[in-house]
Amino acid sequence: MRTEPILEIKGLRTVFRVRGREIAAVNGIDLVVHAGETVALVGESGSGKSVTSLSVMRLLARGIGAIDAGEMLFRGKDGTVRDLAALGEEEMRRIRGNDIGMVFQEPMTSLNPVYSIGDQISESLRVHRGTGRSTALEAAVALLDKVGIPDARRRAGQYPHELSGGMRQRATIAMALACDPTLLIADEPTTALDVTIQAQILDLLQGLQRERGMGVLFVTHNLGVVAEIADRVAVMYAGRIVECGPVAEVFRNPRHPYTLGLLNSMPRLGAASAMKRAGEKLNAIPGMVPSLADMPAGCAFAPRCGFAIEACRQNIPALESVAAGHGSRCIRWQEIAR
Ligand SMILES: Nc1ncnc2c1ncn2[C@@H]1O[C@H](COP(=O)(O)OP(=O)(O)OP(=O)(O)O)[C@@H](O)[C@H]1O
Ligand code: NI
Repeated sequence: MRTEPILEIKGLRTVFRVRGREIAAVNGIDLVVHAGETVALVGESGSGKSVTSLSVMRLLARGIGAIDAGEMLFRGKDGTVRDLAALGEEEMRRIRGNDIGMVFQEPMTSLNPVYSIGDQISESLRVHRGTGRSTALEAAVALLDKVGIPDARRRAGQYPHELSGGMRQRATIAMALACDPTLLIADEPTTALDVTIQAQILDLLQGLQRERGMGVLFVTHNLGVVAEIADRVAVMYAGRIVECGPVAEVFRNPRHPYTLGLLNSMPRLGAASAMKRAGEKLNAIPGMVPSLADMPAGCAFAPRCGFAIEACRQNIPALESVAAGHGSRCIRWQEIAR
């Protein structure tokens, strides 16, 4: 069963001006998030995951980063579809925190240190819904309780520094969900937390998503997290989506050498901590991500790819259909097997 698309990104290209040169951090991506599904955006550091989420929220640093091409069709709470790429700042401000909720890696980027947790959550309701002060504060307490913060009423009166990292992230989730958004964008929301807290936050997000039927765009570099939480996955490399499809399908049957490399570098259960103790890196793909200012011709992964042939260095591969809903940007996808 397919629900309606909440977010439909078509041909998005986002550029930065760096020392007088233009680099494309996101270079023509297509991505759909339906109601009630979680789509994970995964890839190594610098692949363009955060720039994609910042583009959707239109939070690119003004004068440095800009959307250069493409559409981001977004269905808001009232059911109207608008192109986020074409909206003015005033309209975006009405959408952020209202139709689109956001959770980042570091809770303190969303929380203001000088206001109490309860004030910050109720502020969102007051701004977007015109809810009165005491009603909004009651709603904030209920939300804090909902996201698993014990003694929510007392906590609502506390300041961010009085909460632990895990509790702070729960509070930002409460804030993100206060206005019942149709889309939640979570950029590495558990990366800064230790492992047991990570698992709890993922459970919380999953539960809330099921209950509310939101679409979730989940940015992570961790394939274990993808397996845990996502319905579909898009693998990013140097600003492009190189493979996408249902998580189970892509994990079982990866058809891009980069995805294969990421999966092979995933530690088996228990191996991660052993490797950490031994000081080894989890990166099993040889070589480095190319500089966006100096991209190779053809497939950007070719310099690191064991499957690369001359043709790979000629043209940028198109996204080919592997199976229904499963695509790969590799001309040799038929020969790739796990
Ligand atoms: N403010 C900026 N100014 C200039 N270039 C930028 C800026 N932000 C991002 N970039 C460029 O965009 C690329 C992609 O960055 P992005 O933050 O999207 O990576 P990411 O996939 O989220 O990586 P990570 O896993 O480290 O968070 C960077 O490597 C950099 O070249
Ligand atoms: Ni990032």
